[in-house]
Amino acid sequence: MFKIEHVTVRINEKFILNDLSFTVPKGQITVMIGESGSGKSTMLSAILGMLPAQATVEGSIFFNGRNIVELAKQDQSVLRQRHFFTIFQDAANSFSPTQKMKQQLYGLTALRMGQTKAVFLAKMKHIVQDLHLPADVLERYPFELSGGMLQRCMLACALYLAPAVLLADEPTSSLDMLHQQEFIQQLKRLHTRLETTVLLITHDLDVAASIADFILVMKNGEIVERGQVTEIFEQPKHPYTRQLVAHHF
Ligand SMILES: Nc1ncnc2c1ncn2[C@@H]1O[C@H](COP(=O)(O)OP(=O)(O)OP(=O)(O)O)[C@@H](O)[C@H]1O
Repeated sequence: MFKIEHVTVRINEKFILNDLSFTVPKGQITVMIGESGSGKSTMLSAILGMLPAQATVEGSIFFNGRNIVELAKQDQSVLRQRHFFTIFQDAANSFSPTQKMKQQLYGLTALRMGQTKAVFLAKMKHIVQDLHLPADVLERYPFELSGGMLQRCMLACALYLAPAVLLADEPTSSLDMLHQQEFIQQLKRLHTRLETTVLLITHDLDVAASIADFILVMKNGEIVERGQVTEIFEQPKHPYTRQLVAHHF
């Protein structure tokens, strides 16, 4: 589904990603782990076309056989809107404080699909119920919801859109342990139900261990190790992975 080939990103002549190649297989959950500053978010930004203007990108990012990097900006954004959905670290920043959730979730989902508000409300009511969100969530403003509820609102959008690809950048790091586990369970359910391909970034090894099919270990802009969960946690090969895993247990 996703094939990253020899991607190098430089910002102000500094190497941020150095010759990265990996595959995100269709329908699987691939998790990228690594310390802060290792380049995980930069990789996601490269996929999303959200790198800062001064960044230079080399290499290819194939999605369903098309190299996104070579497409015109307009075609890139159409492709991303149609097939990708992204959940960022702090959902509070993803929503406007001045609009009710129903307007915002409508804008993120049904409006993109050219659907009416009536269609949106009928479908979204079931989804918010399924995610155990408050019955009146659509009538509330973001400040009336907890961080965990706001992240579940992002999951509600993903359930509505059923994207081919779900990208998530530290989606649990602003949540307490209880809400973290709840979010991961909901994400797993979404993945099983929609068979969505997931690329998730986290520095939390518990999160990685509980959800990943495949793990990529990043350090200093490079992938130093990759493997199944059991390989990474039970037989880490690279000294950095060994260090990460040792600190985890
Ligand atoms: N706009 C920018 N200008 C200059 N340097 C940047 C910019 N964005 C990121 N970097 C640098 O790129 C490197 C990788 O950052 P990135 O945010 O991708 O790492 P990360 O692994 O996602 O870390 P974190 O978990 O803290 O978000 C860091 O050294 C960071 O300082």
